[in-house]
Amino acid sequence: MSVVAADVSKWALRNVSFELPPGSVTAMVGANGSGKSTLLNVLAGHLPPDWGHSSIAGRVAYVPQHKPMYKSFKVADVLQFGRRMNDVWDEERADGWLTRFKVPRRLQIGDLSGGQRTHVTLALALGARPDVLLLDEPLAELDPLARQKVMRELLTEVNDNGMTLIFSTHVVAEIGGVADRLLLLSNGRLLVNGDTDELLEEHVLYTGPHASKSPVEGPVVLAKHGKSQSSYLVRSGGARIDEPWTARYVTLEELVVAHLERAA
Ligand SMILES: Nc1ncnc2c1ncn2[C@@H]1O[C@H](COP(=O)(O)OP(=O)(O)OP(=O)(O)O)[C@@H](O)[C@H]1O
Repeated sequence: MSVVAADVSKWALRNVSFELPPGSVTAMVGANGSGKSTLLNVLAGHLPPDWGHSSIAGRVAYVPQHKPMYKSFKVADVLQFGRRMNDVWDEERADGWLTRFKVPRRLQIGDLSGGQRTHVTLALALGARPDVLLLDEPLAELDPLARQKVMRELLTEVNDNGMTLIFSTHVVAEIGGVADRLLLLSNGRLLVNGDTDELLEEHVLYTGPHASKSPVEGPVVLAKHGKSQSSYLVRSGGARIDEPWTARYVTLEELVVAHLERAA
């Protein structure tokens, strides 16, 4: 069963096709201009695809990268706006978020820090009780501690309410242990789409003597050669190898960087 399904082309996006199960947490990663914001806009229904279609089952909330809000509104006014604009509104949930992140209700949006503005938009989005929450670089303006805390709180929302979360990010080091699915975009194409644990089990880095051919079966993601040594990142499914070759699993960050390097 899927709660999000897409098979779309739009501007730079080319035949991007995937489905996501309910309650999943998906990290959308890709170089600048690879199409992340475009895809989130299409999923949110803000941009019609040039080709294909996308669908989301249930209520959707979307927080764009630039977090558009009236600068003259006070934080409390934004909550009131949320209450009036949404058919379903959970004041406790929105208010609770602002309290947890100590956002002053009396200040105007224009006087808040970038991180505080992020919290207001997240409170507004969560107050609408979305089944699917789309976030475009939600962590960008947050300090390292706040990033961890926001991700923890969002995962609690996913676990407690069955919400499905899709967020774009450039901070790949921070998606390990958070995202259970990865969508990796490059130049508008979907390079990788899968369960993060399965992807990590499939990809193995083999290092050994200089060799012009991969030492194991399977698609080679990236090969690097030094004077006397070669290394191959292969989607080998964990195939074993004899000495003098060594094999190790890679981190999610290494996996992402290798795919992007290959596509560059
Ligand atoms: N209105 C538009 N008309 C045509 N092309 C557009 C339009 N808006 C964006 N694009 C192009 O679509 C491509 C993807 O842009 P998008 O903003 O989706 O990338 P992104 O992955 O979110 O980038 P970043 O990481 O820098 O935020 C870019 O090449 C961009 O120039």
